[in-house]
Amino acid sequence: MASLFLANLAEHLRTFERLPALDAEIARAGSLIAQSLAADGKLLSCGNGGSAADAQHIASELTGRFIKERRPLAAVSLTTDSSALTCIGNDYSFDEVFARQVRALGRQGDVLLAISTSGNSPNVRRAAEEAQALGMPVIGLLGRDGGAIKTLSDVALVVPSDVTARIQEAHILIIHTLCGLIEHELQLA
Ligand SMILES: O=C(CO)[C@@H](O)[C@H](O)[C@H](O)[C@H](O)COP(=O)(O)O
Ligand SMILES: [Zn+2]
Repeated sequence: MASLFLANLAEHLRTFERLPALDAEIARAGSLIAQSLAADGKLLSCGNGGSAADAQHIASELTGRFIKERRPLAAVSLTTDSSALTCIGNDYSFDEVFARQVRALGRQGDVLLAISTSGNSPNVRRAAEEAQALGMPVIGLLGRDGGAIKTLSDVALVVPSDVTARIQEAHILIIHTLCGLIEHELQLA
């Protein structure tokens, strides 16, 4: 049997070879977040499963640190409060777990990072709808054809792959790039 690792690596490299096409949109997303943070806005992030981990990852890079020594930056992942998630999921619906937190915490000028490899998770889509209603720009970190969330995104970063794991691997590269762009743009050394 051929090595699973070598097969995954080949698929990963094929996906990553196509990422240069996203360069300009990644730069736009980085500027959008940096401008919001510079104006006392904040980043809200959300996603399911591996993308929940990614939503937490970017929030921690900003509140904690990425590369530079600088002031903490305002970022909240909507995936971490188990009491809020279970209350909203139980009393309303799982589709509302992020949207209701966006309504509670989001303000005009904040940015929502909506992460979904299919682009179609209903709870992430609902969060994007609420953000739009509040006048918050939406950055969609997506995969496949971008799904319904693509049409709700001010900047849609759609990784050209149909494989969830490969899309997630590209998402992490994009998240680290966004952190670098934000630190550079804010010049908070
Ligand atoms: O990490 C993985 C698969 O690699 C899973 O946990 C995956 O994130 C979950 O199935 C998610 O529910 C998929 O949601 P989405 O990316 O389509 O929005
Ligand atoms: Zn995963």
